[in-house]
Amino acid sequence: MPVILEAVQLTKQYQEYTALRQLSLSIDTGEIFCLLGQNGAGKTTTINLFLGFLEASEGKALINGIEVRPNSNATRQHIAYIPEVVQLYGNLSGIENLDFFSRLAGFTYSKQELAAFLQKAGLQQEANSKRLAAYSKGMRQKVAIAIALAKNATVIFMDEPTSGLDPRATAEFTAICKELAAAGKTIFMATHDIFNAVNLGSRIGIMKQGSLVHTVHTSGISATELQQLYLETI
Ligand SMILES: Nc1ncnc2c1ncn2[C@@H]1O[C@H](COP(=O)(O)OP(=O)(O)OP(=O)(O)O)[C@@H](O)[C@H]1O
Repeated sequence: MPVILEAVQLTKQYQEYTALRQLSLSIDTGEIFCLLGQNGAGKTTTINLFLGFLEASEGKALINGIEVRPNSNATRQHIAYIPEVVQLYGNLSGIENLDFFSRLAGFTYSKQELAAFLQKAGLQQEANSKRLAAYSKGMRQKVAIAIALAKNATVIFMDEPTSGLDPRATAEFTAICKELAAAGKTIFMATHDIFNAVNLGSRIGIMKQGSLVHTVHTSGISATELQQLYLETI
């Protein structure tokens, strides 16, 4: 599979403090890459550099071969971002939010098409027309996934997507991510959930104090072994 995400000696410095140090990493299309590490290890910084929210101090981030900065507008067309707390309009329904954010990204869909995106993202149909303010975290995430689908994003970045989800919502989320990857989407997520990372990810990176210390394929490792490696690393 072709490389879709690449970091080349990517570094983020805040005065004397190095939040991300010389990250070099390639991620193939269709991978689910999970980044683990303690609070402050540099996971969100990495995501923000790919999103173009931050400017690298050294090195570069590339999406589909295009350097993120100074081409953030071009690279943003390929990506979607699901933050830990999905910010949508509470007074609008799920389908209205989807319609609004799709149009903002330049896509206009019929009501049936919008409903199909929500269904693909796993939202129960009866929830489509309820106000967002009444949605659970898992339901909001599904709307965000539907927005990513409607934008036809090829890469979806997620920050701690399973924190605060109950086991059923986590299992639903995992199943949807696997379906997305099988359909050729690439997922890059920061997480503290070791078990889910093994269950969901194709590869896992472990960060410590701004450095990527390990990358492992999940096919060769159990959750217990990964936990052991994580505890030895951090
Ligand atoms: N604007 C800033 N100025 C100075 N330091 C910053 C700034 N933004 C982030 N940092 C520092 O960079 C480091 C990396 O932060 P980052 O948010 O990437 O960590 P993280 O691995 O995502 O942590 P968490 O698991 O808590 O989300 C932290 O020590 C943080 O305090």
